[in-house]
Amino acid sequence: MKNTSNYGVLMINLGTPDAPNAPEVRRYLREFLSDPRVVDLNPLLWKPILNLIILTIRPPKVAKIYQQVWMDEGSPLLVLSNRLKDNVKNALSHKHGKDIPVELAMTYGNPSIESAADKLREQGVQNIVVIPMYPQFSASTTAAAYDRLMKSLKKCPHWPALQLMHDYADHSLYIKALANSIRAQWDKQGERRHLVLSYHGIPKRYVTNGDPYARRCETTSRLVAETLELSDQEWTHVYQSRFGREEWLQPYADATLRALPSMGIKKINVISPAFSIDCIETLEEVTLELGDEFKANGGVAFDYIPALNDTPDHVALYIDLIEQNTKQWN
Ligand SMILES: C=CC1=C(C)c2cc3[nH]c(cc4nc(cc5[nH]c(cc1n2)c(C)c5CCC(=O)O)C(CCC(=O)O)=C4C)c(C)c3C=C
Ligand SMILES: [Fe+2]
Ligand SMILES: [Fe+2]
Repeated sequence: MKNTSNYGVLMINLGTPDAPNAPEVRRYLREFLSDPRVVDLNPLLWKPILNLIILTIRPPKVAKIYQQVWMDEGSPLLVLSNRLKDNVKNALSHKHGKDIPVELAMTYGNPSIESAADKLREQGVQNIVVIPMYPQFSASTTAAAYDRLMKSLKKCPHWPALQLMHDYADHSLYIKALANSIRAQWDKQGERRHLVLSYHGIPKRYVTNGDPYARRCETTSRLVAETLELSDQEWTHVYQSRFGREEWLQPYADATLRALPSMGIKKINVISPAFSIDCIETLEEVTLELGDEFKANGGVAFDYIPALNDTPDHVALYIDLIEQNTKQWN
């Protein structure tokens, strides 16, 4: 197929270490946790804590966790993001009968936003639709990706036209895709179970200061529950991945899962809708850590429902997001 497309697609995810060892994890965490969108503390206070404590203690511990989930081709976040990108590119190009450039970038680490933007430029792309792979907008993720994109274009003499997608927390195809994967899990296990929707947390202060993330997560949970016709007693909304000492969004996933069995809820399914792609936070923290805590406190059945990853429903959603955001270039 020849490239006659008048636009290209840039999909952006968070980023992940290049290898599951302490030096690479340290390099990744240094870049990620130095971004003021992620940790907004005064640098005079934060930099010594980051350099002397966090980047000393955390990398060897976290590297071991990456080793547990690492795939033959690399980090799950990168491998599975690439598979989704390839499927989106194939489906989009097939639909339009021409090659449509689609590139994947990571806000932190590789492939960098700069290198992906260069690749699009090399393919003659003048118009770029940018799709951050975060269903629920947060300044700590989506805006951070856009900061990096703007920085990468600083030296660019001929700016492309940009269409910046905001989020898709309430998109009908997203809700349908989540509902379908929950139903598929229920069919597989032969029973419906209490559904825990567990989102990556952020400091509560960010939301108090105006970040819409919590509201967007609540919207997703409500729409999934409505689609599956769940009563209020049949689902629970929680936040995981707490980092540091200050208060993060509540209810916390770990405390909630410890308490559920004593409330008579001993069999659960957990889905993590804020993660478009499975990664260390879902494959280890949810599946292993939270699963163990639930069972240690009287839970008898715990099954994680995978992220949408490279499934056909997810591809259909991304195609729709791209189509909605490129109407002006068709
Ligand atoms: C320190 C503050 C953090 C904020 C705020 C935060 C927001 C946030 N993150 C994601 C998605 C992912 N986070 C991942 C890993 C991860 N996140 C933090 C910290 C914050 N995240 C850390 C320190 C780490 C690294 C692991 C660790 O040391 O515990 C990942 C997975 C990356 C991977 O390689 O697998 C994702 C994805 C969202 C959606 C979000 C806010 C909405
Ligand atoms: Fe995170
Ligand atoms: Fe974590």
